Amino acid sequence: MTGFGNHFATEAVHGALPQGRNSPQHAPYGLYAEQFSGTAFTAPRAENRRSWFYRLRPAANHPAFMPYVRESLLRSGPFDEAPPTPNRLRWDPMEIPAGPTDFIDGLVTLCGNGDPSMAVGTGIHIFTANQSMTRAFSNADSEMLVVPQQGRLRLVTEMGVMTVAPEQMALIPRGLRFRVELPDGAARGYICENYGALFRLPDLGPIGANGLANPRDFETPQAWFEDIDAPYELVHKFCGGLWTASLSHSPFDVVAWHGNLAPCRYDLRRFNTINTVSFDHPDPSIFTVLTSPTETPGTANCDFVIFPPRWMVAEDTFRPPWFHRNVMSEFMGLIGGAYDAKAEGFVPGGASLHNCMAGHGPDQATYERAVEAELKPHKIDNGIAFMFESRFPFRPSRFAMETPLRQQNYDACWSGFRKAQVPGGGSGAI
Ligand SMILES: O=C(O)Cc1cc(O)ccc1O
Ligand SMILES: [Fe+2]
Repeated sequence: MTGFGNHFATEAVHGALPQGRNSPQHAPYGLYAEQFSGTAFTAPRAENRRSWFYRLRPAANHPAFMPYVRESLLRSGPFDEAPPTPNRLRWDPMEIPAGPTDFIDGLVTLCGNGDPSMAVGTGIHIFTANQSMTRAFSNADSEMLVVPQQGRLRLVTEMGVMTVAPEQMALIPRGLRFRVELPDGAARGYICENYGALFRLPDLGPIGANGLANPRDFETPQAWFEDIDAPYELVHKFCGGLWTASLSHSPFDVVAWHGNLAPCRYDLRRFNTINTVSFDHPDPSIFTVLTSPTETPGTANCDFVIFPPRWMVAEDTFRPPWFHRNVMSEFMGLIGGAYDAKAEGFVPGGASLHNCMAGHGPDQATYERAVEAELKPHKIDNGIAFMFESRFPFRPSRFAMETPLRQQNYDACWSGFRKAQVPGGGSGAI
């Protein structure tokens, strides 16, 4: 079913979806009606998101959660285990683990900001996995933006099943139970846990009614369920902690649902990239796929920005990303190919972090190439990079600082620039 945030209605069994009301005295087939909300009941109508499930048993039907006791590199806000650093950081890709690892146990936090219990900020993670989950996960702390980089993910959720491949993304609502299967045997990718306001399509302003990510290209699965009466583990994340409970049955027992809060998938290759046809390099906000706003207009909790294939035609312009110091903080990943600001060192599956006011931009090799380049139309047709950009500085995890994957010589890519020569030298005296 297509359309971002649309009101959908879907049933896996004919007649399972009540008509005309949400909670009739007797739901069809004795199904249990259950509301699942993504915004406060009283959120303005234009922002209000909720769905109604019709399921074999209520989600409430589970014993108490117990602490999930397992070594884990998953971290949550307030991200205070390592000092925040003004330094520019870059990481090589994480290998797929040698031992059996599913999506839950393969989550590793690189950085984050804010605090899930305050509904502010994000958690930025890498996942690597080589085993399909045979249990379920739910996350009360955030919705999850999943960006696979290697290997497809088959996401089995309470609301239906969708397969997400590299160069696509998925958005899983806060609290939705899901399991991740690996059709290709292994997978790696990036996750943005969004503790803040729900991701939405950005306003288009003078661009007009069309462009960037078009709403109709977001796809939501139809209702699907399994009827399994056997013990089923549910791992639940709440205020940064992991908990576990054993259900007597599969939680994927929603036979029908309707509403406007649902998982979706988007193919990043559908992005209608808009850019200059005259001169200068526009701000990267022109590439925003989704934004999680804050109360301050235009100042996001998190923007999801991509750098897709596109034509470069700007005249008399330094075409790669310029040198800059940004008040917002920038975490970047690379899904494939190469990124136009970095000649080397930023590789698929790797990551970089340029926090608030960190000087960054093209590395020296990119700079030299760009000032020499003949400015004929040129297609950047080399994979997709992306950025999670936030108004809140990203605080690294201890793992992120201590892992040998962190490149110790990253600063050197900006160290060798020749000094500009101005006429008369510059005595300093006025
Ligand atoms: O730093 C980066 O590579 C991301 C980025 C890209 C761009 O085209 C302009 C600004 C910016 O921060
Ligand atoms: Fe930047």
